[in-house]
Amino acid sequence: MLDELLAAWIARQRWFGGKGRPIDELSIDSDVELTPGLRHLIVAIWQEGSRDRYQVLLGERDSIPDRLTHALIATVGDLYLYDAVHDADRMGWLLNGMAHDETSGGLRMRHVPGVTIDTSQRSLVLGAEQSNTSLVYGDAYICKLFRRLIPGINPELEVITALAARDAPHIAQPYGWIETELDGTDTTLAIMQEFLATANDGWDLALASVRDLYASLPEITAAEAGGDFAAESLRLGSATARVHHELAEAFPTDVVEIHEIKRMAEGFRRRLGRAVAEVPELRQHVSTVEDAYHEVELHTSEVPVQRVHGDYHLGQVMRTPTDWVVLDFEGEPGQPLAERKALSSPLRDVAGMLRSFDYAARHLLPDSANIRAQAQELEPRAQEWADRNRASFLEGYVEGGGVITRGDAALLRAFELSKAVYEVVYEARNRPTWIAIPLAAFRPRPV
Ligand SMILES: Nc1ncnc2c1ncn2[C@@H]1O[C@H](COP(=O)(O)OP(=O)(O)O)[C@@H](O)[C@H]1O
Ligand SMILES: O=P(O)(O)O[C@H]1O[C@H](CO)[C@@H](O[C@H]2O[C@H](CO)[C@@H](O)[C@H](O)[C@H]2O)[C@H](O)[C@H]1O
Repeated sequence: MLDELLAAWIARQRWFGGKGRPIDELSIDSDVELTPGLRHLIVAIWQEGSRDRYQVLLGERDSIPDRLTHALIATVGDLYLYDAVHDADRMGWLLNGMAHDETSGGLRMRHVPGVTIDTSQRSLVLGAEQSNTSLVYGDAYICKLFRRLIPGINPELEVITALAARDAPHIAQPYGWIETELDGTDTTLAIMQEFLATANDGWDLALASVRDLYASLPEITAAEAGGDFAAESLRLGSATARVHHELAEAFPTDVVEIHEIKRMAEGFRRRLGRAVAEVPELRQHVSTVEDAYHEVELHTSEVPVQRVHGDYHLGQVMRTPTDWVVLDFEGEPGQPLAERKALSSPLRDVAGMLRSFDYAARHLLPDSANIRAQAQELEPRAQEWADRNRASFLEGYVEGGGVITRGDAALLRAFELSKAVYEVVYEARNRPTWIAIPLAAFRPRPV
């Protein structure tokens, strides 16, 4: 009975990765009481023969206060069962657990050695559209609870701990984490970091700039518009290069030899094949993408590889009063852990951010009925904004010590198109009205 109610509830959650496919079966693999009124569940969801596991923090109360009715999952007998992430009283227990390195019901709550955790901070769920759930404690900490569980230490924890140990700039300090054993492997359930209370999300800042350009007179260029973003893009490029440098110092690096480059192209193709099978709109662009992948095979020098961010976009960077900070080093949600930790060319992140400038420039075109009427008129402005900020970002990247050679053009383009292929699938599953944005990446480019 609880299984069915949970399945119906999970299917509606933003963080549920299996949207668009029916849930065939849900089973509760683990259900432990952490403290009275708070249970930790690991549920397995079967869809089309494959299984994904998710964690749920289940609150139990005899009566439900108004502030929690929106989080109600089910009533079973006299008990109200609800999504406990919305309950600051219950979530305070987790903070306390991390502060005191407690273990309960197989969950190990830990803090980074040397930091002191202020347990008086009350939590709120961050409203952002996310693949996970983040709790903000006061304005001190942000604790990301991973929803879909993959056995192993989360790459984000690994990366920020290693970079913080090097005093690397451009990251948010780690404070703590929660882990358990899944399939006999230590598995990260949550990561707590410094909350950047005075910072702004890169995506929001970029959109403000695009809106400003849209609203300005037609004769005003992107460079002249009041909200020009190019100086920020330049700075972001430099910060990105520095983060890549720190990652290369903190983790092993390697090179892909020329004779192995074909395998990189094959990796791109496998992803394309899977995407076309899922999203038919991609079929008409296959030859454009294939051509770009073929160019990669003609690469004439070895390709340096290292740990990278892996899912780099404007929503993963925040502007503090003094500089850019990079968040969320966990790779693309939904990919196998080995792939998310695999060494890759830093150009992959560069390409991710270039795509994001395209997204920011275009997303207002199809999204608002009001603006859609003017879409044709605004399209050149969108292009101008994207071109200007993409160029600034690349300039900043090179100024900051990042390496992009002339011979890298084909690889960079292939990474961009591969990201666009991923995005088409992502949008088809999560935000179908946005699918035109990544599809625009396959249009012929001016020569
Ligand atoms: N350390 C932080 N300080 C302030 N806000 C943050 C911090 N980390 C994340 N955020 C906010 O949460 C949003 C989503 O965070 P992110 O780590 O990218 O989660 P997800 O992987 O679920 O997308 C970010 O876009 C940002 O607005
Ligand atoms: O931030 P997440 O780790 O959840 O990343 C996923 O969701 C992102 C959207 O929130 C998605 O990013 C795409 O949309 C962004 C605008 O919302 C845009 O800036 C990015 O360039 C675009 O890729 C990301 O791909 C996905 O993995």
